[in-house]
Amino acid sequence: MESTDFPLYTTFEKPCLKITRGFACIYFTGILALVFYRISYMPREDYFPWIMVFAAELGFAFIWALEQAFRWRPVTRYTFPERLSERFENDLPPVDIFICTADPIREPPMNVVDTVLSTLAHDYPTEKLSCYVSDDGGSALTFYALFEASMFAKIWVPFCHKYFIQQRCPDAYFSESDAHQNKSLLFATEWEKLKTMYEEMKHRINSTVETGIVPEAMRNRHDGFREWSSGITLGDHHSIVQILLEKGKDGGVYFPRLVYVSREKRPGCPHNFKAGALNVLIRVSALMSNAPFILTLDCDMYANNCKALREAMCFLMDPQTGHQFGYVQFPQRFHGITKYDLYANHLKRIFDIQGKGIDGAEGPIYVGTGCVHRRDVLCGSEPQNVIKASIESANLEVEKECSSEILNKATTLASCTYEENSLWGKKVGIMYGCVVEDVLTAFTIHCRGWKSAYCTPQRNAFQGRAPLNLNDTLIQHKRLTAGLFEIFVSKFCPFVYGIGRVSITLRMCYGYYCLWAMSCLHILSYGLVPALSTLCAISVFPQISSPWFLLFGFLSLSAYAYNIVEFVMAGGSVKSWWNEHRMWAIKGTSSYPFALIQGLCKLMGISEVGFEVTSKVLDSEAAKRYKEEIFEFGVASVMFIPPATITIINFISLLSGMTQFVRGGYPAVEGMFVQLMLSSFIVMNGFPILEGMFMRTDKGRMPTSITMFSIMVAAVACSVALQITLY
Ligand SMILES: O=c1ccn([C@@H]2O[C@H](COP(=O)(O)OP(=O)(O)O[C@H]3O[C@H](CO)[C@@H](O)[C@H](O)[C@H]3O)[C@@H](O)[C@H]2O)c(=O)[nH]1
Ligand SMILES: [Mn+2]
Repeated sequence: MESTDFPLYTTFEKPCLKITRGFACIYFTGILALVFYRISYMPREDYFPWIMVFAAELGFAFIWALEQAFRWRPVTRYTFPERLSERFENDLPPVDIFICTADPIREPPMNVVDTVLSTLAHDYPTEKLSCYVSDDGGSALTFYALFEASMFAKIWVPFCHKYFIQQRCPDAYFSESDAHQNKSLLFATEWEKLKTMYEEMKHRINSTVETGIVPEAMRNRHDGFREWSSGITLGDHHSIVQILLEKGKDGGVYFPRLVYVSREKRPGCPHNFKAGALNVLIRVSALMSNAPFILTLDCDMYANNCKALREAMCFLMDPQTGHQFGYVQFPQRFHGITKYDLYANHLKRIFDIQGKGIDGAEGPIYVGTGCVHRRDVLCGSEPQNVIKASIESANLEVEKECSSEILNKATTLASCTYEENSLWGKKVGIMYGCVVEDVLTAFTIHCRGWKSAYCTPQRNAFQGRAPLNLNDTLIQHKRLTAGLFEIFVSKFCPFVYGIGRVSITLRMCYGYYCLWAMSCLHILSYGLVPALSTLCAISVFPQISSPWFLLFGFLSLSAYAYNIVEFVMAGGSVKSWWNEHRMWAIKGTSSYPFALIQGLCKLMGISEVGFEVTSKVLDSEAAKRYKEEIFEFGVASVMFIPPATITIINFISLLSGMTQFVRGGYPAVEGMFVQLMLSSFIVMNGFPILEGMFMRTDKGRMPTSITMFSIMVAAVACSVALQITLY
C-alpha cells in the first residue's frame, strides 16, 4: 500500500460479542417463559391488575428487544490526524461553522462569544473558516457582543496559533490556573495582557446585557447597529445580515470570516425554530463562502479540542471509505456537571453506550450540535448522485469580498417568504415539522443511503452546558420526547419508513428513541398497579415458594446487573448509575407522559409542539444546592406531580403491607413479596422526592401546592382502587 493510501481511521468491534449475544438469547427465552406464566396463571377473579401488569411487561420486553440493536455490534473508532496532515495539509477543505442562539436572557451573549472565539481560533487553516451566527432573538445585545468578539478575535486567534494553545475557548483557557506558568517571559506578558483584555470585554458585555442598552459610543463603531434603530421586536423584524470580521489578510495573518444573521420574523409566518434558522444559514453561507463542509454548533457548546475539525476530516477525507459518510457526529459532552451527575445530564447511556452501538450499524444520529456535514448532504443529495443546492447564486465567485450587493442578496435569502412553495424543510436542508429536527434529518439522510461516523477523540471535541435543575431537565426531555413521538406518528416512522434502504438494526435504534413517549404507559403501569394491588390485597406476582419466582428474580436482577456493568464499563460509577436510574423513572413518569399528551394534542390539531429554549443560568443559592447534589424542585411545576404521586402511593402501599403483616402474619403477605420489594425499590429510588416534600425547608424543596396536590391525587387513586375491589 502506498503511504498515501493509508486509511485515516480504523474501526474496532467491541470484544465479547458472543457473550452479550448469548445472554440476549437466554434473556429472550426468559421473556417467553414469562409470557407463558402470565397467560396460564391468569386469575379468574380480579384479573384486571394482572392484565395491566402483563401489558406493561410486554412493553418492557419490546423496548428491551429494540435495545438489543445497540448491543448487537458496538464499535469504537480511532483516527490518525497526523496522516491527514501529511497528505492533505494544503488541501484541507473550507468549513463553514454555524452557531445558533435564540435568546439573550436564557443564553447569555458572553457564552455565544466564547463559543464563537473557540471556533474562530480552531487549529485549521484560518483562511478556510467562516463562522455564521444565527440570532433568533434578533437582539442588538447579541450583535454587540459579537462585535466585541470580532475585535478580540484579532488578537486571540494569532495568539492561539502562535503558542499552540490547546484550549481555545478563552473563558475555559483563562480559568486554567497553570496556563502561564513555566513559560517564557514574552508569553507571560502577552498572556497577562490578553487576560486583562478578555476580562474587560466580559465585563463590558455583561454589564451592557444587564442594562439592556448598547452604549451610544459603541453603536457608532459599526454600521450594523443601525438595523436596530427602527424598533425591533422578537417576533416581528426584518432580516439582518452583517459582516463582523472580513476574511482578509491583516498584518500577515488571515482571519476567518464572522457573519451575524438574524432572519426575518413576522407574526403568523412559521419560522420552524432551529431548523429554520439553520436553513437560512445554509443559504446565506452558500452565497458568501459555500464551503463543502458545515459544522453546526449550539451557542452553549464551545470547541474544547482545537483539532476537532481535523478529527472529522479523518473520516470525511479517508481515501477508501470517506465518500460514504454524509456526516461525522461528535458525542455531546457537558462541563460543570457534579460528580455523580444528579440529573443524569451527561447522557452517558446515549453517548457512551448507545452511540457506539448505532455506530456499528449505519452510524450515529445527528444530534443538532457538534456535527460536520457535507453541504451536499444537507442539500438533499444522495451518495451516488451529488446534486448542487437549488440556490441560483451558489456559483458566485467565492473568495470575493462581500459587497453590498451580496449583503442585499443575503437578506433576501433570510426573509421569511423565501421558502414559500419550496422544498426547504421537506427535501432540502434541515427537516421541518418536528422539534427534534436533527433526528428526523439524520434519519432521512441515512435513508438516502449515506452512512455517518461517530468520532470520539480522547479530548472532548465540544463541550456544552446542560440544564442545571430538575425542572429544566424534565422540560428539555419533554421536548425531545415529544419531537421523537412526532416522528413516530409521521410518515417517517422508523418502523415503516426506510425498509430495504437501511438495516433493520438502524431502524430499531431510531425506533427505540421514537418510543420513549409511549414507554411511559408501561412505566406508569408498573409504578402504580402493583402498589395499588398490595393495598387491595391482590397478588400479581408469584409467591416466593413458587419456582416462577426465580424467573422474575432472574429477569429483573440480570437486567439490572447488565445495565450497571454496561454503565460502569463506559466509565460511570455505581452511584451515578443509581442517579441515572432515578432520572429514568422520573422522566418516564413525567417528561414522557406529558410529551405523549402534547404529541397527541398535536395529532388532533389542538395545539402545536413548541421549542422551549432551555435556560443556561442559575441563581446562587440554587447553584450551591446543585454543587451539593441536592434535588432542586423550587418551582411549582406540574412536571413533578406524577413522580411525586407515584412515590407517595408506593409509600402508602408499603405501610399497608406492613399492617397486613402485623395483622395476619407472614401468610398474609406471602403472595405480596415481589410487590413489596418493588414498592420499597421505588420508594428508595424516589427518596429525594419524599425528602423534598416532607423533610426540607430550603427554597429548593417541593412547593407546598405540588405536595398537597400529589397527596390528593394519591389519596383519590388509593380509594378508587379500594372501591373497585370492594364491589
Ligand atoms: O427557535 C429557536 C430555538 C432554538 N434555537 C437554538 O437551538 C439550540 C438548542 O436549544 P437548547 O434550548 O439549548 O436545547 P437543547 O435541549 O440543549 O437541544 C438539544 O436538542 C435539540 C433538539 O433535538 C438539538 O437541536 C440541540 O442541538 C440539542 O443540544 C440553541 O442553540 C438555541 O439557540 C434556535 O436557534 N431557534
Ligand atoms: Mn443546549
